[in-house]
Amino acid sequence: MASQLTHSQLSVCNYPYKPASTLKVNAGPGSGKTFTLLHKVHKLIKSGQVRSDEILILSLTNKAVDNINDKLLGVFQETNSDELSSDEVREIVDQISVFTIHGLANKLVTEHEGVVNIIEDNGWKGLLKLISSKYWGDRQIRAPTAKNLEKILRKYKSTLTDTQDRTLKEIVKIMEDCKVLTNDDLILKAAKYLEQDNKLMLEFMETVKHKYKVVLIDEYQDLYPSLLPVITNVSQGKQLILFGDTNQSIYEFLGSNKEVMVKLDEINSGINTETLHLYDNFRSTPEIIEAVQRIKPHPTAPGMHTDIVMKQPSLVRPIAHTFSTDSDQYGFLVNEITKLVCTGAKLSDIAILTRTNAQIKSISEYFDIYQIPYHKLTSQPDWLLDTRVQFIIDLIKVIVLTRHNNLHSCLDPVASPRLTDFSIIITMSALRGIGPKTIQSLYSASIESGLSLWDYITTIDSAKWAPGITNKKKIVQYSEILLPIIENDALWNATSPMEILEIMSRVVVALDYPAIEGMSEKDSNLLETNLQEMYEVLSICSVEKNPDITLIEAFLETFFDKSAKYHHSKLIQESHGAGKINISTIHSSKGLEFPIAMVVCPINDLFSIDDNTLYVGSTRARNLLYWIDVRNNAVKPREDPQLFSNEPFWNYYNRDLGRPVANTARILAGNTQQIKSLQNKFGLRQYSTHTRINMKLVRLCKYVL
Ligand SMILES: Nc1ncnc2c1ncn2[C@@H]1O[C@H](COP(=O)(O)OP(=O)(O)OP(=O)(O)O)[C@@H](O)[C@H]1O
Repeated sequence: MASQLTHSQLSVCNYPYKPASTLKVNAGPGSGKTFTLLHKVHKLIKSGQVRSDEILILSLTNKAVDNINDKLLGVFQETNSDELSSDEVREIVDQISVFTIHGLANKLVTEHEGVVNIIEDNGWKGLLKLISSKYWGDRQIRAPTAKNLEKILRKYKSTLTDTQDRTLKEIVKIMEDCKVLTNDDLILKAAKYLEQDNKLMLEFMETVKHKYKVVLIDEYQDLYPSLLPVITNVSQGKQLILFGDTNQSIYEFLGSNKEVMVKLDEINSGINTETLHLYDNFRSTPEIIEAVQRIKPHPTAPGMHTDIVMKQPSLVRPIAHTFSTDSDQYGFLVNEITKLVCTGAKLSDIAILTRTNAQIKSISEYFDIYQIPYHKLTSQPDWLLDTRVQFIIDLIKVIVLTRHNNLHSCLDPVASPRLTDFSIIITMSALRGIGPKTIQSLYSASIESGLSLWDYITTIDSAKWAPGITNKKKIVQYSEILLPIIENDALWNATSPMEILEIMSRVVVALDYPAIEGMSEKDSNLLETNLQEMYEVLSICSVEKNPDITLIEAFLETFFDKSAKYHHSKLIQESHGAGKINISTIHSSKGLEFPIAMVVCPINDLFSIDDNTLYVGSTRARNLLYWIDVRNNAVKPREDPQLFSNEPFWNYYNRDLGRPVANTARILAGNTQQIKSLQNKFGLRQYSTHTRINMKLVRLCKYVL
């Protein structure tokens, strides 16, 4: 049955289209901001005020974009009273543009400059190798990390005060030469193109500047100042519709959201600006809402009450526990998951929401022991975070770009032979025996000789290389292994993903890459899984690629986008059946909802969790909320010993999720026995005992599911 819009949601949907105006929609969590945004888009198109290709929806994270894409079609199908065929409905929806702000910036920049590289972890580590230990010593940094470099470079770029800093100047130069950008660079570049007053505009630029009439931004409270150059340029002259909740602002460390909102108000000079509110809560039980209101009350407009529409009481309040050791905490999670699953919850109903990425790693390792299926809702698919896979991709960059330079340098005057320098630095510095001093000397020598790194090592006899370059044999070997791959057609003309993986595996082995030696069984299984994902993405590229380019070129140009799509469709497939537990940082769970949310903080956390982050995590829960080791004044320890025998609650739970309630009584009658036998079998009853059992033997899920 189609959902009915509430009175306040209808006011937003019926608000007329006015060019050069701003509509701000403020609302609490679960009030239907995203839901209303989708219906607003439908209304704009259905009423004929704008066409679907004149609408741009922006959000901050890939997950939020996926969420919008998933639900748009549903809303259009549900409200299709015009007898349009499903193909016609899909065609309308496909024309609506949905991007992350960085995704939009990327599209604008690549339209002008071709493929650019957004710097990743391996990239920062490679750049670190170019910096002498004296440089860090002078700044009293003993063990410099990629994060240090990122921070220092951001400061250098934003102030440019330290212009005497030759080292950073060189780093910036190499990044420019190799088209390596940070996310901030990407935004600034995109804004620069938008500011240009070109008569002859490229297609996407023309669309952004002149075709879009309405720009909708979800989660406006998360916009931070460095995004402003793109947002302000994109929104000029259009109707800007912003949805947000100031209580959920958790990116203040990136700069003030208030400053952004002042600037956004200025776009339409404050005259054509209106604010509306949504006063409902469709997501959480009244008990959860009451508890999170103690963390942060909803902001209200004068004369209005909050939450006009609410779910019925569930009579179950949030549960809060604290533990004194990690293993107690993890043991509790496994124990509780066992009980929940025995009582009819699916694994995919449950979300473990952490403060840090380190917690995700340790909790997931613990779940591995019990073979509990889970997936991590990270911002990037796991395979792309594997440094060994990143190494292979960087090698592909060296090969493809060098071949491209060799073929096209005389035809293409802007082709930069230095484009490969960056990937060469990263890949070489990951090899045994090539230390930072050698990399620094090699790079300086190539600059002085006016040659790219590749040309330096392949055209100058190693006996004549500059002093300071040691282990020349290894460098010569590097070029000798790559050269035939660049010059022969095997990789270039490969049409099957397996051919590509086989060739690259041979290269990696020949290079004697230390990260694949002496791997533990777990590590090598992980590499196998990640290579399997790379294979899947290569397969998608081979089906969808433009026929004018080769598979390896198509992979290099599109693996990032294709990988995000593949990752998303895999998550959807995995959510069928019993599914998998969701593990996410609170930051990555924004905009999502789960029947059961467990907010888990690290034991002995130095800093207690801030109110906004706790608020965001807690408001992801629909029916059941756990606070584990959450140190916050609004949270008091609370158990619920009756939870797993509370039939009215489990009926409520199943009804809320549209599941049959007929079996609840039968499941509850048997669950105590099932829970007990599992607890005995696996030593789960006492939170501190199970570290003693042989965990490798435990296959918990096999017994539960
Ligand atoms: N009018 C409605 N009728 C039925 N369900 C609704 C209605 N409006 C919203 N919902 C449902 O309420 C839930 C919360 O909606 P939504 O995710 O849009 O909230 P939100 O305000 O964006 O939340 P948050 O800011 O916390 O991410 C969703 O499951 C949505 O489908």
